[in-house]
Amino acid sequence: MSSDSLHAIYREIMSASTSLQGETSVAYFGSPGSYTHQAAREKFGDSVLYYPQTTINDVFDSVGKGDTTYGVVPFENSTFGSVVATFDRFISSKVQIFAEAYLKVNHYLLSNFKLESIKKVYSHPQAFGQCQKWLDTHLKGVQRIDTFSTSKAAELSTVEPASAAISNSICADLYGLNILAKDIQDKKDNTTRFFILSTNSSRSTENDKTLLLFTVDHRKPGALCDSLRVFKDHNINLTKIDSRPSLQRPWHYVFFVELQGHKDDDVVKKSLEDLKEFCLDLKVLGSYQNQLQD
Ligand SMILES: O=C(O)C(=O)Cc1ccccc1
Repeated sequence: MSSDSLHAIYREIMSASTSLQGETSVAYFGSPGSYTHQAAREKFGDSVLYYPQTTINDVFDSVGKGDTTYGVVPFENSTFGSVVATFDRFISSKVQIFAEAYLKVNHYLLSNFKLESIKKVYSHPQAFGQCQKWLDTHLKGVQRIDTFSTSKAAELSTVEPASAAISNSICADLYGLNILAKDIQDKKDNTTRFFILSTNSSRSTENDKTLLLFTVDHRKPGALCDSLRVFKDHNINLTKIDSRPSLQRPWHYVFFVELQGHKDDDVVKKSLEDLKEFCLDLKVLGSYQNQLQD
């Protein structure tokens, strides 16, 4: 038996046993068939209750208000980069990251029309970003229309004349659309990282990561450098760094830093204490087991 099959059996046993202990509810971004729905199903299996949400903000709200136990949102893509709606919502939210999940994303062009007659293509901006070369080659000059999710794009293209959607094979079945082209993403190993949100983080394991955000005094030369040196001094490896406008005032940024380790590890606790000296606001967004193989 392949390791994928074993993993699927294990997931379903865990899913069924969790649901016996009480109802597990999961809010996810998009409508049924979205990539986030797929990531959620890979994590939680088929024995939990799923609640589709139109926006990423709605997923955060659902978890924050306690309407659902977990929420699933896209965080970043290996080809097109950060999902800014998720980053921005972390700035104001109190929810925690409980786990991460990676999903290989293969995009399909779906339509009930011939390729030559397509006048508009629907999809999520992330999907457009991941298929730019293919679209510029095969559908040059054709209008690209953003939708809330790729599954919403598939649904829309069933009713809009001369339209197509960038979506996936599950949505082709779900919405009765033909597959005009397979694997149209620019990078074959195109992968999206998702976060599973909850009101608390996971317990420490041997292999965790922690995401935090902080601001620094921009008027002070070397303020960001001083902040990051804390991790070097504690021999803590960083796995991601990004920034977003703080919205406090123009040209002022919030920095996102992901590090190897758990927020309850002594060395991480000590480094966060030291970091406070060099930054203005500091928020730990959660610790979760590293799901990357290498
Ligand atoms: O629109 C979707 O299906 C999503 O879940 C967001 C997304 C879009 C494209 C790639 C990965 C995730």
